[in-house]
Amino acid sequence: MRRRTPSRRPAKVQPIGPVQTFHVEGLTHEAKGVARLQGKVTFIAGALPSETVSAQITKTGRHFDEAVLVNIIEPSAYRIDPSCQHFNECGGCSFQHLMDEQQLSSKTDWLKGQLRNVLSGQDLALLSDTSTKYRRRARIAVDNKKGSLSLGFRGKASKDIVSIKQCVVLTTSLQETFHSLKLALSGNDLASALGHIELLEDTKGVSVLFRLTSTVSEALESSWQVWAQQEEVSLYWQAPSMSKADVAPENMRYYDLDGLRLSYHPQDFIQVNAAMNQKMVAQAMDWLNLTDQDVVLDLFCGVGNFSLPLAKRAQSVIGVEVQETMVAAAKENAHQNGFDNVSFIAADLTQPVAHQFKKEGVTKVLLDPPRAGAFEFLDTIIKIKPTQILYVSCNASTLARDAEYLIAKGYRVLRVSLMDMFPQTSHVETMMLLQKKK
Ligand SMILES: C[S@@+](CC[C@H](N)C(=O)[O-])C[C@H]1O[C@@H](n2cnc3c(N)ncnc32)[C@H](O)[C@@H]1O
Ligand code: SF4
Repeated sequence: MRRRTPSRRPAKVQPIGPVQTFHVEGLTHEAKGVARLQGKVTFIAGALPSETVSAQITKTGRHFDEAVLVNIIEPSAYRIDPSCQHFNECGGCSFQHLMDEQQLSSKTDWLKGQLRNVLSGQDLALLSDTSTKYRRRARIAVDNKKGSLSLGFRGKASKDIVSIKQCVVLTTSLQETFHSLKLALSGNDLASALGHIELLEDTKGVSVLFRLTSTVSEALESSWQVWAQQEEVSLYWQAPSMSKADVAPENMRYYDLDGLRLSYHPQDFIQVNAAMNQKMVAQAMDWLNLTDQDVVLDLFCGVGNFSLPLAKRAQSVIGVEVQETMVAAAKENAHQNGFDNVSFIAADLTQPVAHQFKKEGVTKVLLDPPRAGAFEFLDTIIKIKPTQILYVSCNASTLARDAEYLIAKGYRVLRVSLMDMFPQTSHVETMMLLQKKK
């Protein structure tokens, strides 16, 4: 087992008071060790349960203090060396010092706590995959202000950009592209015109999008096309005046899923973890157990990530999505994959939607909202009276709120699953199946 005794002192946090010894009892969702000093709770970033550490208070509050870890006196049996050399500074990951299994049990405990008011003894099924090399999309920050180029991510302790040599959660191909980009941008005129860079990997290959803050010459663009050819990546340019629709609409991306091919624009939402997306969609199909009698409403449907697998199994599917360009992509995806039993509607689900879903005979609803949840649309769902609601959530607190409401209106929780879409980070995704009470 790899162990270490690090000295973690994030920059720009000023300790106050002496170095003191703490015994760590718990772990927060954001990977802060929980200790008590004379009864008062102290959160120590980077400390793990059962550890004895020395730390220095950085912030005092009425109910709790915050402290910075100085030294680990007695390490946890579950502490490991982070696989990323930037872990102490980079804000991208928070759990790399904890074994994978304990990351999952810590997330499970946290999720159970978040859902305590809606669970009644159900076990949390666990969906997970590899804990590194899983990110197929990343936004790379560019800092060229001080004359030297930094490519990386925002820091843990400040908003400054941490210069990254290698990011181990990116897919292998994206790590290679990032490495090559770093070398090619060093001393290159393009560096001073860059706002940020978007890396993407899908079934079509790797792509790089340069978001510009100022225009660049045609000669410079051409030289980068040569680099792109050598690296076998597709290049997209977004000049300051260009909207998303202007970014190479003729050069859509695509990914394969469930025997289907889904096209999307390089700036459209797609699930970041491809392997987990496959598992998540498969689990959703399994849980919904569709027949050719089912009519399914897929809310917040994007480019049809769930809608088309649903259309394979159900009588018909209606997808709803706010972004018109994604609705257009979803329609094209249905057409290209030969479905005539799926339709898509562009609508903002936080506002009253004129469409009469009830008339369509919807039997089941799948919803996959952004972090804010779907509270505004719940009454419409309830009026439709689906027998089952499958809720995919990236925010357990809005899920808990929405599920509580659905339970109060006659549904019960059948199954829940923690989906570890973003290992090494504190993010937790959840799938919940609710059933209408008889
Ligand atoms: C978490 S993504 C899920 C997309 C899709 N289900 C998937 O798996 O790829 C949420 C989607 O909801 C859409 N969205 C966000 N706010 C919305 C709103 N108010 N009304 C309808 N769709 C919205 C976003 O554009 C995005 O495509
Ligand atoms: S996001 Fe990447 S660079 Fe940052 S800590 Fe995680 S693996 Fe390292």
